[in-house]
Amino acid sequence: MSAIIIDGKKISQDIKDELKKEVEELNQKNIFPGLAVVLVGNDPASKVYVNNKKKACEYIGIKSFSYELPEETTEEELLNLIDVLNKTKEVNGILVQLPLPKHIDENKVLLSIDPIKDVDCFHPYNVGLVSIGKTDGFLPCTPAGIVELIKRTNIEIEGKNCVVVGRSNIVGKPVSQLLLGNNGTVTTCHSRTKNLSKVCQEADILVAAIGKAQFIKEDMVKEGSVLIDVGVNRLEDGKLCGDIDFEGCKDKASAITPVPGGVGPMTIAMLMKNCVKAAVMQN
Ligand SMILES: Nc1nc(=O)c2c([nH]1)NC[C@@H]1CN(c3ccc(C(=O)N[C@@H](CCC(=O)O)C(=O)O)cc3)C=[N+]21
Repeated sequence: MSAIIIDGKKISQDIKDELKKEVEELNQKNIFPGLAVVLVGNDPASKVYVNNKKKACEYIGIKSFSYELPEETTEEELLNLIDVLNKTKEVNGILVQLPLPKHIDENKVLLSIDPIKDVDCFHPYNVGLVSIGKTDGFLPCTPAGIVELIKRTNIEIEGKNCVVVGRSNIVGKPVSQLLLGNNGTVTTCHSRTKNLSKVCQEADILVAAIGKAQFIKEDMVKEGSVLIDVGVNRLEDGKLCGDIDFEGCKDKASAITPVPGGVGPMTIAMLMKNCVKAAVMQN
């Protein structure tokens, strides 16, 4: 059996087209969504992502305001900029690209973003809303993108054994919450999990967010399972590769996301969705 390759590029394009229409309608009502993207330092990967976000904004008709600050920017300077953006009416969403340079306290920065402009859904207030099951506000972008990929492929989450490998605040924890909210039976694994292979073998839906290239091998996955790959690992030859051994697993799974072209583009589409939502909420 060969798995369905879940086409994140196509599905994210569908979402962007839906949003483009919605923005045209909002424009008629004099609502013009705007996103501020703040990048500190020179991380080349971050620059690629930030550029992809700007392109998506342009396509949908969201105005993007870009702030590229030098590596030496102080925490105070960054907090001052966020304070200004919090008060700027044309800015509906604020995104501070992570990771930040080591001398800046990431938590302090994320707490300073007005929750109503927190399109990443990283502020504890919004994280809390998601965890109590309120899903009509901002949703965390990568986790929401994963759920959307599963739903638009007509795969049921309810009652399924969902295993998430990784417990980061950006992916592992919030995707566990969203799967639980969709009535999945969720196990969140991490580096201290015992018998990880065995736990993964029980998964009907496996989400790999580990950060290690091709960590999940064929012998770790169940026949007919759904495999979602959140990994973005840059190999020495410059190629992008996921946390799942795609070639090894694709004939055992019933559906699998590729890297690139899977979860990554969905993250951006869901960010755009949050921006449009932000503009609606603020008007
Ligand atoms: N505040 C903040 N919000 C984020 O959402 C955020 C962040 N910081 N820091 C870094 C991670 C990573 N991330 C990705 C977004 C798009 C792709 C993406 O478009 N990937 C393409 C390939 C892009 C390429 O070729 O490099 C794909 O998988 O097809 C990947 C990764 C967002 N992040």
